[in-house]
Amino acid sequence: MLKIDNLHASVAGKEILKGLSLEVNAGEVHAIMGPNGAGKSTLGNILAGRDGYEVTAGSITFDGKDLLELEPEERAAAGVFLAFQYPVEIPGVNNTYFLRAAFNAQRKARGEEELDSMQFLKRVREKLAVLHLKDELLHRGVNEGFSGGEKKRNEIFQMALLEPKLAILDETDSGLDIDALKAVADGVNAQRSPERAFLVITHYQRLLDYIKPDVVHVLADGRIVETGGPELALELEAHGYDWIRQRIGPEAA
Ligand SMILES: Nc1ncnc2c1ncn2[C@@H]1O[C@H](COP(=O)(O)OP(=O)(O)OP(=O)(O)O)[C@@H](O)[C@H]1O
Repeated sequence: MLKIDNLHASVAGKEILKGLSLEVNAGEVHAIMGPNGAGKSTLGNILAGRDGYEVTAGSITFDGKDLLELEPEERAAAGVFLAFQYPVEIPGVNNTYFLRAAFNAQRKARGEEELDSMQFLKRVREKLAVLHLKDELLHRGVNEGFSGGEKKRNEIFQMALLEPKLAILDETDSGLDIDALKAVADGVNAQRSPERAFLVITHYQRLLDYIKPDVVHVLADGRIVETGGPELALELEAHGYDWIRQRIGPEAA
């Protein structure tokens, strides 16, 4: 589904990704771990098409298409979703209205019929139940005055509504209390399917107790330096990144 080959990318003239390669098949959950500043968010942002990143070499193929050729909204319509590390507030824009506009824009781009407010509300109710999101949050401005955990749940709620093919979660677990962590994990697990893939960026093995990854990667200094199964996350938790540096050489991590 997703093939990233030798990706090099810069932000503000500084090279951040330095030959990153990664392949994700439909139905798989891949966790990406790595030290601060390694380029994890940069990777997520580049996949979603966020401004300010310059790809200087390499390629990204998604569902057979050249992803880098697509505008951010075309990527979204093709099924790419990014849950932000720091969800933005859009004061004055009603959350439900925003979600329906995003949902229908994607349907329209795919040549599907748009849902009216009643049909959309029915869908909202189904998804709300899974995430245990308070009804009241639907009627406020997008993320306006939401607590950190409510913002993260709202991101997963958006994901559940949009039903992307590739969902990228950028530290969705940071700042969550244990109930919110479980609710977010339930939301993700409910979405797992043979047609859908997840890239889960996290610092904590704890999340991976609830969302069981098929593959764990370590991203360090702009490249994937180690790939393994769920046991790799446990080893990182036990030994830290120095352990990886010793294994792969100090210049690489
Ligand atoms: N707009 C920017 N201008 C300058 N440098 C930037 C910009 N955005 C990102 N960077 C730099 O790129 C590097 C990688 O950042 P990125 O956010 O991708 O790391 P990360 O692996 O997600 O880190 P963390 O675990 O701390 O979230 C960092 O050194 C960061 O300071």
